[in-house]
Amino acid sequence: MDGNELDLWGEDAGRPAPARRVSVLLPLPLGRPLDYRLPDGESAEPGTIVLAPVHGRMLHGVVWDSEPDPGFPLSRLKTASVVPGLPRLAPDLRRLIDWVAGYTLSAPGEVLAMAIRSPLLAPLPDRTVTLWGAGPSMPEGAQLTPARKRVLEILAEHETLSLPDLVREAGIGAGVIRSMAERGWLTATEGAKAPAFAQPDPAYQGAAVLSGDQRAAADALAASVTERAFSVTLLDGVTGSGKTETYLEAVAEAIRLGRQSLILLPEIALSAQWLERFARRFGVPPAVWHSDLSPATRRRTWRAVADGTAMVVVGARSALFLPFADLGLIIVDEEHESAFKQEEGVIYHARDMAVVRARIEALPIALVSATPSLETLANVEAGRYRRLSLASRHGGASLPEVTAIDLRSTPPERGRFIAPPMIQAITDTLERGEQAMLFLNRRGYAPLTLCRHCGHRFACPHCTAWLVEHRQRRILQCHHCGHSEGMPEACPACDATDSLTPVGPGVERVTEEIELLFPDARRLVMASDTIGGPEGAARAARQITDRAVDLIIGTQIVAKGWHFPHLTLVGVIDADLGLAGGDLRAGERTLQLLHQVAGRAGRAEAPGRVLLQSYAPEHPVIQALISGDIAAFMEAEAEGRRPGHWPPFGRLAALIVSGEDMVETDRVSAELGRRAPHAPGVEVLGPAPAPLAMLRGRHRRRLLLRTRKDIAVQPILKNWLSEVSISRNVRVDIDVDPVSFL
Ligand SMILES: Nc1ncnc2c1ncn2[C@@H]1O[C@H](COP(=O)(O)OP(=O)(O)OP(=O)(O)O)[C@@H](O)[C@H]1O
Ligand SMILES: [Zn+2]
Repeated sequence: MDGNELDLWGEDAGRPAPARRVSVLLPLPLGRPLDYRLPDGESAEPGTIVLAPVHGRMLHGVVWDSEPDPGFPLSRLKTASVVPGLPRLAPDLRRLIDWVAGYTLSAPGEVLAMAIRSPLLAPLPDRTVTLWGAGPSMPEGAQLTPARKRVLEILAEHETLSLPDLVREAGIGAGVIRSMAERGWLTATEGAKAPAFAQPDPAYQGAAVLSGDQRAAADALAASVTERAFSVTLLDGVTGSGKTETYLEAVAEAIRLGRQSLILLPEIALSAQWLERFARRFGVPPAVWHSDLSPATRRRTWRAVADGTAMVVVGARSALFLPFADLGLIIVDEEHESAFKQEEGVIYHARDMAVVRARIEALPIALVSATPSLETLANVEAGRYRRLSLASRHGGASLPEVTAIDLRSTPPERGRFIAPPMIQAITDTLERGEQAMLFLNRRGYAPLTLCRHCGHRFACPHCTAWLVEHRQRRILQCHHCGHSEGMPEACPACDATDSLTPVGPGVERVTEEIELLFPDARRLVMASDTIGGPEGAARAARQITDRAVDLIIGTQIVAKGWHFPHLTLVGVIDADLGLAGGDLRAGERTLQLLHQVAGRAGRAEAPGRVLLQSYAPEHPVIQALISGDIAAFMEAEAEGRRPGHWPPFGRLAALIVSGEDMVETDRVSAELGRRAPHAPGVEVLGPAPAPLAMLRGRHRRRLLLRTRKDIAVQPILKNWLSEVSISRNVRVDIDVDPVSFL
């Protein structure tokens, strides 16, 4: 009798079986966990991280809660081994992963991949690390092996890395690095000790003296932290009313109780000022989590979150899946932001899934915004969410006065984009020694290039999109797939020279105009592609606060949360930009964005002014911005959506069918159309070509499922998809609660 049979016998006898047989969820798009056996003498509870062989490689996976199949012979199972020294994934986090998978109709393993990635789990380097950087004596024209070349490329990206990180990133042996070091092509230096996460001090002197409104809201939030129960609070209030100061008091309460806090921000890489503010309040910076972190920092942070030494984590949406040891509070700042929606891979909304995490873990969560989403307002209305409001700006600052410039009656000069009243307002502002900001939500120089001679337009070869000129870099670029080509001298269609004309403005072009109009003003351009990452953004913010800049020209990154005391004029170059197109939320989103940009003006003593250039100033969105009556606009918006069961009064799910082969793509989408579900309260729109009918070389078709609020979309979708044969070269992406309709 071999050992395996003994084990089977043991299990059959109903004794408490040692968990020799485990069900392991792997970070792969598989339908379910796979069964493994553990080596003799090892056992593992659910949540344990193991290394398991899959298709010839070793992957980290997690022992899952599902029952392994007892009928499968133990001897034929592959062996997984427990990785010592790693934290276990808590039951609540496992439930969240399953829940998100179920809701978004993704494979649980794909969701798991957002929570554990092998590099996170590698051993932590010694506290003192040796860093490797490119050396001084790399000979010109040296013959490089691919491995050596790879090492240099990686060092060019990171400057310095520890040996284990370098080995892992380059996928080469340590010997390659040593031999390069012997030749002097690499240098090793003693790095700093990996710093521990310092404890934020809730009693640090940086606490603001809160106003009455702020105090009441802060106390109410702090009370829900003490309560340790699930609750959702909307914290709203005009821009500059001190929402951040207020929720930091709830964070302080969590710290006092020794519990961790998670704060989700839409663009953590740009939140230098937020981090400074946190440090002023608590004496130390928080732990941060976003995609720009170095592998070593990532790993250290992940571990510190798991062992509870990182008390406060501020992060982008992916921070939602961190393995907190004892989470006590979640904050979602700028909750209305569509950046919380992940549009690729697992398509999920981090705000909504944060509410799910709070419910699973019985935690309070606060959704914070000056312009809450209609979804959140509907939940307040229905009594599911509590609302705390801050009515006025802090310290007696008034809200900026908003007016429209009607471009029909006062247009800019031919070929220009800044209208005379705007020029006048900038002039006045600069004369008073104050700062002005021009906002245009478009990167680059011009969104379209046209040949004046033959009418040729430059389009992306892979997408249904025009190429955007980036004049400084002398390229034409697709903002959807990244394709770029050099700016040609002549028209590729008719060979005419000097005939290529930019159509419409981007920030670069507005900046050029500003240079002509205000040659003496000190200018600063802020766009996501030119700002230079988190450090660049921090530098820019400091320059503005230090008054080293007079005029700021920026895309939507200037709208986010900044507090610039000397900025008194905000000019919107094209207030109509977001309103075109049939998007369900075009109006709501434009209002939120422009209100947020407008809110940057006049936040300190000097009053602020906002000018909106528009061809349709009578539009309800522009009117709401002028009157400041956002609530009335949102009510009208709600009334518009209610009768047709549009969200939040009904449910939507989009199917995006895509493939390189157009005929196959059309066949699958037509088949989906024919098999569309029929039932009362269920409706299918489409198939129709997506607005981006071609993206990265793939043809795209869309179908939209709309149901009454009381009908869940997931079972309908599952059923529907199971009836259609989907060829292997066609993909169907499911987007539950779509935010983008491209
Ligand atoms: N009670 C207070 N005491 C001192 N300063 C305060 C107080 N409340 C707010 N402030 C200051 O007022 C400014 C605006 O506050 P805060 O950024 O918290 O507002 P907000 O509502 O989050 O703004 P927005 O929505 O526009 O980003 C900040 O500089 C903040 O430090
Ligand atoms: Zn493209």
